[in-house]
Amino acid sequence: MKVQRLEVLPSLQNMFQLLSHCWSRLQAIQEPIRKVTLLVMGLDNTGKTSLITEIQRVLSCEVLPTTKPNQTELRVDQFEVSLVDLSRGQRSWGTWRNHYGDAHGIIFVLDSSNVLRMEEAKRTLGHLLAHPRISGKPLLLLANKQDKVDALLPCELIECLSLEKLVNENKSLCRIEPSSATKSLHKSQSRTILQGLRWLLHTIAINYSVLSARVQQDSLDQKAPREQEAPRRATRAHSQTRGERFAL
Ligand SMILES: Nc1nc2c(ncn2[C@@H]2O[C@H](COP(=O)(O)OP(=O)(O)OP(=O)(O)O)[C@@H](O)[C@H]2O)c(=O)[nH]1
Ligand SMILES: [Mg+2]
Repeated sequence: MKVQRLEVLPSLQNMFQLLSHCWSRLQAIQEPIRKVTLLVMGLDNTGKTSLITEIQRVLSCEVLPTTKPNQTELRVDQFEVSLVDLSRGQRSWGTWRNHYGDAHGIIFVLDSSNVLRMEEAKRTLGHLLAHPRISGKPLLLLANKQDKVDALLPCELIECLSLEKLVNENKSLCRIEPSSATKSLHKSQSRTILQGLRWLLHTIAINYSVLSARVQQDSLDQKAPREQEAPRRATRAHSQTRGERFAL
């Protein structure tokens, strides 16, 4: 009897494992592909573009073709992700603001070694999170340049930026991950970047239908003033021409 039970149990176990494996594969196939737009922001020179390149390198087989400049399309798990690289070099809040409505979430990149600009980063992050088209959307902070000797640790950055207060005020879910966008570094550095990215995507997924409806509405609202501006600009141009004609 005992021998028989010993033979039956492993085969039952195998069958159970096989069934649960099939079930999770089936679930993954059935899950819809979700389109997600993430804005990659931060002060200039913090490593935004380098981090996007690093993500592309690590997920090389998952990069999708794109025609838009400053935009990278990736397939991560069941998500089609657009990473929009918003360079602070453009030095224009207007340019940034034109993208807020499209975002499901934010990746904010910090240069952890630049203590002198931490106050500026705090102010920028504060303005960003308080914006009506951003407030409440999930935020991933990448504490970049951790390879530098003078880099602040994530726990020190939380203090410096008064992060807890900031995210609570704006009801944004937040996670901070250490990162380094230097290719020569150990694999564990890219692991934390991908870990953070996956957290952000799964946080978005939990609330996907609500967030998507908001993105749809915000994107429309964002375009509306520009469309209203167009006839006004045309009238201005027209009256200017008339003015010029009168002056002649
Ligand atoms: N040591 C170190 N250097 C980094 C790291 N990430 C980026 N850099 C360097 O920092 C500089 C700026 O990096 P970028 O990726 O161009 O920064 P950015 O935020 O895209 O800059 P803008 O587009 O001008 O806003 C480059 O010289 C990078 O090589 C990092 O993790 N560690
Ligand atoms: Mg850049």
